[in-house]
Amino acid sequence: ASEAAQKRWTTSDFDVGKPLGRGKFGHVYLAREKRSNHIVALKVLFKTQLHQSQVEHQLRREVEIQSHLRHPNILRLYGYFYDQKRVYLILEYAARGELYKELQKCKYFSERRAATYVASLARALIYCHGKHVIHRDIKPENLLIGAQGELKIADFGWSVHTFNRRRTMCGTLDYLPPEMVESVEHDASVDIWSLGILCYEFLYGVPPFEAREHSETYKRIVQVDLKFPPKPIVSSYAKDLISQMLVKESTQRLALHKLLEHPWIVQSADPS
Ligand SMILES: COc1ccc(C(=O)Nc2ccccc2)cc1NC(=O)CCSc1ncnc(N)c1Br
Repeated sequence: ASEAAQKRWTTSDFDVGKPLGRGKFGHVYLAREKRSNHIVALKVLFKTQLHQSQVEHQLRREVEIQSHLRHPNILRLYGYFYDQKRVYLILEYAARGELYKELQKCKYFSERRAATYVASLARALIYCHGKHVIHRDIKPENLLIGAQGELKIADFGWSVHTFNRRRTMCGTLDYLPPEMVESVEHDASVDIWSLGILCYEFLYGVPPFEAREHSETYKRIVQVDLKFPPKPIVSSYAKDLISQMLVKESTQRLALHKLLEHPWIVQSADPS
């Protein structure tokens, strides 16, 4: 394993800089490892909060999973350490920050940018599924942008290494597929559904089943009440791809490797 994986790190190994963001369990800071001058993101989690939310085991599992994942579109977890009160995660720093802020700023993305992001996420998910890791929780809040504009899945702690796993209903329902809102068994095809939701949101600026009330969103998801607004104008290839991913029967969803051969992706995505 690399030196980073074995060394016992402490806070004195880092110059800690500006805060990058605030997650549910703690703050993230820009930091520089003193010996190598390597810039990282240092996530500080409070043990009391982890304990109260009973997620220590989940964190241990996540650290274990992430230590085996190496993919250009998955944010690296280089290592971790802890002191009396806190757990520190040493993360890859994504130089162009949070995708959802970019989406808010541009309202929606061009087809080329959306297709490029969808293709890179599909490749990252193919890689994860190959390692029996599912549900990398790919909503915009969990996506970052690297120095070259490439997308990075930065899990905020809800991915696990099993199938038929339970997932607490945290945050928005928008991304959950029918089988999850109906809390039946689910498998890697949940990620295809979420990627379809994400693709729609990249192109229209809002997720497809958004509604004022949770109960309304729930109904629209299980009915797959998919509508394409007249504005912004979106190609029929893009709509065709989304329609093949947002299918209620999980076995009928377009497979990720088929997605990469879809004309919209082939025609619109930047070659990786
Ligand atoms: C591999 O990325 C992670 C892996 C694990 C966890 C995590 O908290 N797991 C966890 C926490 C509690 C319980 C169970 C699991 C979190 C992340 N990632 C993050 O939190 C992203 C921090 S924000 C940021 N990061 C880099 N560059 C930027 N420009 C920014 Br802004």
